Amino acid sequence: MSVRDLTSVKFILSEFNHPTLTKNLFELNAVKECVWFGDKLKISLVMPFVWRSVFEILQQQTTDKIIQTTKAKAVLWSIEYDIATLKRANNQHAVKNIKNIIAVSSGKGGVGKSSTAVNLALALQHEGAKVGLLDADIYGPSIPTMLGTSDQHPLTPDNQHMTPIMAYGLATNSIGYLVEQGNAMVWRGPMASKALLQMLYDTLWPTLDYLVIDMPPGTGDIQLTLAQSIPVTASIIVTTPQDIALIDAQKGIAMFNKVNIPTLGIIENMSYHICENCGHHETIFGEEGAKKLAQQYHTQLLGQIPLHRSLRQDLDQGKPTVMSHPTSKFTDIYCHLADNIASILYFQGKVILPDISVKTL
Ligand SMILES: Nc1ncnc2c1ncn2[C@@H]1O[C@H](COP(=O)(O)OP(=O)(O)OP(=O)(O)O)[C@@H](O)[C@H]1O
Repeated sequence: MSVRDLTSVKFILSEFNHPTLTKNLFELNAVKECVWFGDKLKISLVMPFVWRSVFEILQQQTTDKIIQTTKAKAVLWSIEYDIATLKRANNQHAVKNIKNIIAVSSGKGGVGKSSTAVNLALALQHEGAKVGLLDADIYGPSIPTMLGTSDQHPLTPDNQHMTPIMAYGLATNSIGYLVEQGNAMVWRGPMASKALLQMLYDTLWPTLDYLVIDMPPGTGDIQLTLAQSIPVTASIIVTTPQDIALIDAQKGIAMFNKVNIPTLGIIENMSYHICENCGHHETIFGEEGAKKLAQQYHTQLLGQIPLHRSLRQDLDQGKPTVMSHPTSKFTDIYCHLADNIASILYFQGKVILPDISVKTL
């Protein structure tokens, strides 16, 4: 084999296996460049979904092998994204500037849906995407507190549209920015749904790869109306491992099935408690509940988030863990979750051309 031969490099790359890949990197058309650059090798990828954490694993697992077989001085790795737009449920038209919408739901309140939505949105951004976050949790809009933006209000340049509030790079909107605390609680179903759809369609979103929507908890009329009216790509259900939460999570999956919205999978929050003194993992709310539920409903367990005081403290202080502790094990968990979700969204979906026709209210 000639020293300049790239066959072995391509073989090593094509052999790379990871749960986020159901095709190899060449079948995915992700290898943009694999060339000699003087005595170094240049490998550039373009991915259709976020993949930064797995890209690090790829480098760790293959760089030495590539250097050994090619005798290259070094490998110059790079990654870019061209995030795919995926077919929306029920063939709905797009919202202007938004490629994909992920609805984060829970059958029951208090399971950590908002905490998960906000850290997931930040993790998707950390992994390389342009991300927005819409707080549709009308009866308890907690996103402004979690992002430290409670005192901000969107501007309305033309008295109809709103400029999103930017927080840590995310474009956000929330009913919490618009009405006094507690006032939205008394809204009835149709009024609440209308307000939320207005926030979705009348916000001047910048170009976004993913908009994460923190849905109102529960499976009542308002949730059903919203699920049907929002051009969602897929939904995610957050639950805790307790039986009572799992029963409600089932109702959530059934609700999305009823309106033909694919459920991407289940996130188990407060999955286990990590002892702050000895690091012991304790499954205080039970074990394997979400995994069994996922199997029963032919969906998957997307990830497990531990119960830990620092996760709550960071949110209470208005700087979620992915921002306040970017190198922590918790951020790592959220980032792998983000890569996992983005890849499943891609492989389960159908790639379409972006924004041929957009919907307005
Ligand atoms: N994994 C976790 N570890 C520690 N605390 C957590 C975790 N997840 C959520 N919490 C805390 O639990 C509380 C409830 O979380 P959150 O507001 O996200 O729940 P929710 O399901 O969105 O509730 P709601 O019914 O109001 O929509 C918050 O104080 C949050 O900081």
